[in-house]
Amino acid sequence: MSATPASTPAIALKGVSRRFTDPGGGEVGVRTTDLVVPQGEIHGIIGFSGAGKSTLLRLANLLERPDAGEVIVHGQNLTRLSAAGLRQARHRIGMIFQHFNLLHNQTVAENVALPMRIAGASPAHIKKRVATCLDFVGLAAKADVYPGRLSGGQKQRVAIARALAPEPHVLLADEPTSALDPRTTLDLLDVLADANRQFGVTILLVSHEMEVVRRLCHRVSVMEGGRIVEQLDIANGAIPEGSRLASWLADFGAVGPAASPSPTQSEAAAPAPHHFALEAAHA
Ligand SMILES: Nc1ncnc2c1ncn2[C@@H]1O[C@H](COP(=O)(O)OP(=O)(O)OP(=O)(O)O)[C@@H](O)[C@H]1O
Repeated sequence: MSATPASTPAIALKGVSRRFTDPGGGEVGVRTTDLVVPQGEIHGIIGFSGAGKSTLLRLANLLERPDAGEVIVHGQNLTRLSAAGLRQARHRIGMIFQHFNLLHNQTVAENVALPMRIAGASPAHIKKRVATCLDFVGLAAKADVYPGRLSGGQKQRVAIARALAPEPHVLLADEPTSALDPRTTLDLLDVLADANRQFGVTILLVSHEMEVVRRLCHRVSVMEGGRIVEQLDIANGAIPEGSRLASWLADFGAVGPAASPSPTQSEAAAPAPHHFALEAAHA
C-alpha cells in the first residue's frame, strides 16, 4: 500500500503526554508513554474508564496535541508538520467513532465521498472508491439512502467505508462497537479484520470490551492511570497467564459473551451483554 519500508512502524508514539486537570485539581490524561505499532498489526488498547485510552488514540492523529513527545505515522513526524502538512497527513489516517459521526443530510455515498472531496480527489476517482468501499462493507445497494434510514451496524459500516476510501495507512477506532448489540459487533469485527487482511491497513482500536480485543487484535496495550502498564501478544486469542490483564479478569469477572446474541436485540441497546465486567466493577 505504501512506499514506506516494511520495517517502519505504522505508528510510533515516543514519550507522549497529554495532561488535563480534573475538577479536584488532580492530573489526568496520558502520562509519558511510548507505543510502537508495526505495519499491518491490529493493536488494542484496553483499560478501566478514565485510564487514558481515547486520549492516547487521539494523540495518534493529533486530534489531541501532545504536551511533550513525538507522534510518527508511517515515518512522518506529525508533531513537526505545518497545519497544511498535518491536514495532508491525516488523509492517510482514517478514524471511526462509537457514534459513527455521519452527516445526516448527506446520502451514504456522499458521506463516503466526503474525505476524498476534501482532499481534492477527481470525481472519477471518488466515484470508483465510493463504489469499491461500499461494496466492501456490503452496502452498495444503500448508496443513495440517508443515514437516518440505516441500522446502527449499517451506519458503522458506512463510517468504515468512509474511513477506508482515501486508502489510509492507519485506521483509528474509538470504541467502534460499543453502541452495537453482540451479533452486530461480531459482524463489524469481521469487517475490520477483512479490511486489515485485504488492504493491509494497520488498526489501533480502543475498547473496554475484552471480547472485542481478544477476537480482533494481534496485540494489546493495557492502560492504567494514563500509562501503558503492559503489552501482550494475544494473536492466538489467549490472555497470557500471570499477566496483569489476566489477574484483572480473575478479580473482576469472566471474559466473553455472557449470552447468545439475539437477532431481535436493538442495536442501540447499551450496555451489550458481553460488555466486559471490568467496567461495571470499576464504576
Ligand atoms: N478535553 C479534556 N479536558 C479535560 N479532561 C479530559 C479531556 N479529555 C480527557 N480528559 C480526562 O482525561 C482522563 C482520560 O480520559 P480518556 O477519555 O482518555 O479515558 P478512557 O480510558 O478513554 O476512558 P473511557 O473508557 O471512560 O472513555 C479522564 O479523566 C478524562 O476525564
